Amino acid sequence: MSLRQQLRRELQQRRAALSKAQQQQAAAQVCHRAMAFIAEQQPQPDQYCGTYHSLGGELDTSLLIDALWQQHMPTALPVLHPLNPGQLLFQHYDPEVPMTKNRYGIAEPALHCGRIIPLSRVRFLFMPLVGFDATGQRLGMGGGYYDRTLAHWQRGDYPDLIPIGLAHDCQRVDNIPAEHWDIPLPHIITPSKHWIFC
Ligand SMILES: Nc1nc2c(c(=O)[nH]1)N(C=O)[C@@H](CNc1ccc(C(=O)N[C@@H](CCC(=O)O)C(=O)O)cc1)CN2
Ligand SMILES: Nc1ncnc2c1ncn2[C@@H]1O[C@H](COP(=O)(O)OP(=O)(O)OP(=O)(O)O)[C@@H](O)[C@H]1O
Repeated sequence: MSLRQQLRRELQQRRAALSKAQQQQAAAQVCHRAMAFIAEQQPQPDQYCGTYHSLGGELDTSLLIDALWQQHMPTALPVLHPLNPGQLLFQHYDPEVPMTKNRYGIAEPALHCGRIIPLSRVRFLFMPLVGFDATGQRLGMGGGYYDRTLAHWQRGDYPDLIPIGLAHDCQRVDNIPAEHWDIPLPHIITPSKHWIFC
């Protein structure tokens, strides 16, 4: 097993050991910090917030999604690209949108071309992570999906986009062995802190 895979396992176990009450408290604190950051940035009313549907011990985004909807912030979720393996599409998400499960068992909006939201319309992109380090380097589930999305952002294709990792405090480690494709996140929000790396 590679060092990254070993670290992924260890951090997933750490996250899974959190109690339901700890998970709920963490989700509420992160939601509060994230909404405060959004308000501070003063997005345009038509700018989207990309988020994710939590899986396993990932920082639960259901409170955040409710808060975004309450604030009438247009919201999008990732959809695995049906033609380009490893790429994500982002699709409009509201309570009426028909949902399906992707190959990993994660709920995603059923593919609908008219509801695809280009990243140029997304202001905040909240992303899950398994681990992060002192420089904002991120370790994900190992599919490279968000790495590819971040590569477009780093090239400057989406100047308004702010990528933000969401995590539990126990997901922080001193150093993630980075690969050449890894792109550090400019923001990571945990229950105890908003980390800024830019
Ligand atoms: N909630 C959530 N949604 C997300 C992601 C995520 O990490 N979390 N993704 C972020 O990219 C994308 C899906 N990526 C995923 C990549 C791998 C696995 C997975 O289950 N992997 C296997 C190990 C595979 C292997 O060994 O190579 C596993 O963990 O058991 C799941 C999702 C898009 N949506
Ligand atoms: N920009 C990219 N272009 C093409 N392939 C990439 C890119 N970024 C990562 N990959 C590929 O994706 C695979 C998985 O990468 P990695 O282990 O870093 O995923 P991850 O960051 O843990 O997962 P995710 O981003 O989906 O949460 C690697 O084999 C890598 O070659």
